[in-house]
Amino acid sequence: MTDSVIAPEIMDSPVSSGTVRDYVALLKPRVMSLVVFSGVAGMVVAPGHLHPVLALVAVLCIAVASGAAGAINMWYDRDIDAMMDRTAKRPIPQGLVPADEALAFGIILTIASVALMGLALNWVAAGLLALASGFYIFIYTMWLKRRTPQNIVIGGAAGAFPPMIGWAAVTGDVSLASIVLFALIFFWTPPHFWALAIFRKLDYQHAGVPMLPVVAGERETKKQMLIYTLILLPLAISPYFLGIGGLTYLAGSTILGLAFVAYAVQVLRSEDHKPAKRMFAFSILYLFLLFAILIGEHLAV
Ligand code: HEM
Ligand SMILES: CC(C)=CCC/C(C)=C/CC/C(C)=C/COP(=O)(O)OP(=O)(O)O
Repeated sequence: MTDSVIAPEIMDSPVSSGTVRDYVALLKPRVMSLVVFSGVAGMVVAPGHLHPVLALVAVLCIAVASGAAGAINMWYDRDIDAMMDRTAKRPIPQGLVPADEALAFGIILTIASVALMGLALNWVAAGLLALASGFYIFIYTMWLKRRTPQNIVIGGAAGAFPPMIGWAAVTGDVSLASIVLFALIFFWTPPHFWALAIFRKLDYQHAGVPMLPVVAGERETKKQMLIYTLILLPLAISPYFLGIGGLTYLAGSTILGLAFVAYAVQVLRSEDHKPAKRMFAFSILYLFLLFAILIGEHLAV
């Protein structure tokens, strides 16, 4: 899609109300699914027990807050989303949802989910949920994304909160184990995102977003990705030593971690973008499987 197709007056004026499908798209549902899964992992491994209805409410709050932050991100980024092939078909650049409606939708859902978490669960979990939203919206989207190639390293903390939020929903506190789960996603995010940024480099270049492959080049990005996967390897194994993962987790996290490092080596060695595409897909599978093993072990006991 070219820039000329998107009429600026459509992007900003409330000419139409979108369909349910358009509003669902504003919530970035596929990203939300893994955010929710990691939140569930935090809830399942935390010591203690929640009434199933309260557990469901906590999951709902994480899902809605994550989606709402996505909607506000799409409101703020509507100009650059319109310029990139990957994001040009989103509801705001397409004129399907007026920008101010998307903003209102995001704000209302954010307030509702944080308030519900506080009232139904506890205010530590609600505070962390608000912090995650604030990090994604203000620190990542509004401050860092367009200014520095370290945007996703620092801003990536937003996406690392969900297991900590899930843990806090159960226990009402923050502990070493929940900090380790936070750190795990924090160090996973750069290889996850830079793999995509390598094969979407032209998009970012076109939109003027200073992602690492655009600013420092692909070679430097690939080196950094390898460094992060090497840090992630022992970090992902450490839940075993903290007693929240069992022997299956020890074996699984080691194999998955070595595979992630092998993907990073392949990406570093290659000149074309295919290995980066494969690594991006694997990054999602990696995190999903890691948390699936943790959850599985706890439910099996
Ligand atoms: C600052 C941190 C992060 C950045 C910059 C980032 C960036 C991205 C981007 C640009 C995409 C492509 C989305 C699309 O094509 O619509 C993506 C996909 C995805 N991300 Fe992330 N991500 C981050 C953190 C996370 C976190 C924390 C999770 C979950 C725990 C996550 C889960 C996913 C999933 C599941 C997809 C695949 C969506 C699909 O199938 O289209 N991401 N990410
Ligand atoms: C409240 C809560 C639990 C928050 C979770 C926050 C969250 C969903 C973090 C993930 C960050 C993410 C998907 C960034 C996408 O980058 P981008 O926005 O630059 O991607 P885009 O180009 O696809 O819009």
